[in-house]
Amino acid sequence: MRVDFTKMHGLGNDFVVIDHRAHESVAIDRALAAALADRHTGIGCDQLIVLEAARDEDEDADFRMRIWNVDGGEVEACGNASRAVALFHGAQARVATAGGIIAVTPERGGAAVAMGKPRFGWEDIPLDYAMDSSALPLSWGPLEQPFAVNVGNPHVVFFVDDIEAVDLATLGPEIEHDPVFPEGINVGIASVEARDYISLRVWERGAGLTRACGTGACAALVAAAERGLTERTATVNLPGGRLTISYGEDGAIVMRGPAVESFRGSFDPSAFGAA
Ligand SMILES: N[C@H](CCC[C@H](N)C(=O)O)C(=O)O
Repeated sequence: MRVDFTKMHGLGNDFVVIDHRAHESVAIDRALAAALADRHTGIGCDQLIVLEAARDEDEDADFRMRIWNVDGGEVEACGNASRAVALFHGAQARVATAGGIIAVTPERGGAAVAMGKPRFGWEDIPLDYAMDSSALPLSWGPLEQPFAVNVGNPHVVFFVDDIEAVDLATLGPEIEHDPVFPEGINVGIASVEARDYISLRVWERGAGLTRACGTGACAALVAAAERGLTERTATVNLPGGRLTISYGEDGAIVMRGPAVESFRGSFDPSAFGAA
């Protein structure tokens, strides 16, 4: 038996997409997710994305999207994958995720995604104890006073003058695994270049340095707007390219950007130790 998949990416943040909405072709667990994502012995991706039929509790969603990082951990949100799923589905849809309901709309060359509203409470990030999430009184090497926000998944955003001067490969995992973040954290390093332009690099929880991070771009824009550093709509420039993020006066976040289908294929689950 073989399982069909579609390889996709958003600004180089790449995904293996498996469609289980009609039926489940293979049971996905941590081990299989990590094996499929492995760039040497598997198909290779930053995140495994599995589409499933909506559940009763999914508030009239059209279907559900589940997300596993390359380390095998299942997480709540993935901005770039949301655009890829819009392209894959080929029509507007309300999509249930563990981080909440999102609305995807295919557009020329990509998609628009209504990501929901950010949450700022220390328990919502979550943090290990009560703190002002708008400026955590913490530092890691030269990085200090980040803004913490949950945009479906947890992020901290540090504002610096030169994002290339930060040793994110060293500091990223140190911050990701700090016990102050009981569920881990995605780490953004941002520089505000203009009131409508942010440069950003992201160390992703469970995936490391990626070419782009959609939720990271949302977190960076929300943080910058909340600190009065930018307008409520800005271009976010990541290593893999640019996204446009808006943060409405009502708190609603909308992300726009490209999505690409790279190729389609199939695999034999038994080659990855799955039944
Ligand atoms: N590493 C993230 C999930 C993927 C987010 C990123 N790929 C995006 O586009 O939002 C987390 O553990 O929350």
